[in-house]
Amino acid sequence: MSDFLQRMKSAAKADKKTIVLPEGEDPRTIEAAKKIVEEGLANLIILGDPSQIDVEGVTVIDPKTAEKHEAYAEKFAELRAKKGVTIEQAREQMNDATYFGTMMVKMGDADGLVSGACHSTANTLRPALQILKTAPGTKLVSAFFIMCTKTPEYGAEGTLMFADCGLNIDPNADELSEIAIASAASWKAFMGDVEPKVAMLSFSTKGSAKGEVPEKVQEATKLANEKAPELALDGDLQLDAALVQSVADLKAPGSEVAGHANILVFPDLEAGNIGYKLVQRFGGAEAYGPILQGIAKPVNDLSRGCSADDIVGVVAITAVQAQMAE
Ligand SMILES: CC(C)(COP(=O)(O)OP(=O)(O)OC[C@H]1O[C@@H](n2cnc3c(N)ncnc32)[C@H](O)[C@@H]1OP(=O)(O)O)[C@@H](O)C(=O)NCCC(=O)NCCS
Ligand SMILES: CC(=O)OP(=O)(O)O
Repeated sequence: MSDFLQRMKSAAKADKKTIVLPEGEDPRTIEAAKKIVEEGLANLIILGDPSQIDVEGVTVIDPKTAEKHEAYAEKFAELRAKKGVTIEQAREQMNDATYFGTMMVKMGDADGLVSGACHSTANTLRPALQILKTAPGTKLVSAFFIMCTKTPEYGAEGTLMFADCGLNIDPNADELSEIAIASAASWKAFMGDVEPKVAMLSFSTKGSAKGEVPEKVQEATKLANEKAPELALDGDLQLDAALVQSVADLKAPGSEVAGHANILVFPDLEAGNIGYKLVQRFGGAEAYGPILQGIAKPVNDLSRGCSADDIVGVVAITAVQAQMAE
């Protein structure tokens, strides 16, 4: 287990939060729940059919018959009234475990939610975006992975943040700059003393190749540098220039980020999602996420390819986010 995950688990244990897992029908979720209870990482609420869920030490709720079904439906209808949602539609929506679980977080009946082992990212995150909305002062929610790699020469002893690998499909330059700045703030929150160094990735280093993507990344770099001049952030950089000093010396001499990056900002979701899966599958990295940043309360996604241990990790991270939100 990586040092990062050990740290998250110790922090989660020290002040236990209540996390809702809406996917009670998923065997990996049940396996993860047993480990979480055993390790004392969180108080768990599992949504699903109580006759089918056998985990000691957790609360099981069936959204369809839940005591709070009507109260949540009323609140949801109120929140979405401007979108034309009726009380009948809201009641139907509360039969969906992801919507019900997100309402639990909204109403303070849970501190955070983790889902996505058997639901797509869109279906996992849409309720959070609709119900919880962005955190104060934030205009864009985005998603990162914490990658605990087997290459200690990169990032913080092998730990890096990759963004956006989950949510924003084709961010424009301004959105990309927001993703970069939010990622640096998340890095500081999770990694403490290690200074964030943000690489704005492309297939070009400092204009070495032409095209819409490098131009977008260059513009995003300029905007991010204007918005957060104190931040070590550089682009456009190719992956090798971002990570490897000898390549950085050749391609981006004088850059304070090149050769030392610990946050990789991808130009779009295609690159980000493929990139994190390459590092996870070929490199054997632990991949925790997609973790949301900029959302009002902690809700995090999983890949449908996740393991039970990945779910345990994301629950520990979510619990730590809930502590930070206090
Ligand atoms: C998540 C996603 C479904 C949201 O888009 P959508 O379903 O089309 O929903 P909408 O665009 O109608 O957005 C729903 C709400 O979320 C808000 N929203 C959407 N994206 C947002 C973002 N990045 N930040 C903040 N708010 C956002 C919208 O403003 C809207 O709010 P409203 O309903 O109160 O007006 C979409 O961004 C998506 O599909 N992303 C890719 C996910 C994916 O497939 N990832 C690959 C695997 S990880
Ligand atoms: C994060 C991600 O890629 O999710 P999924 O594998 O479920 O599409």
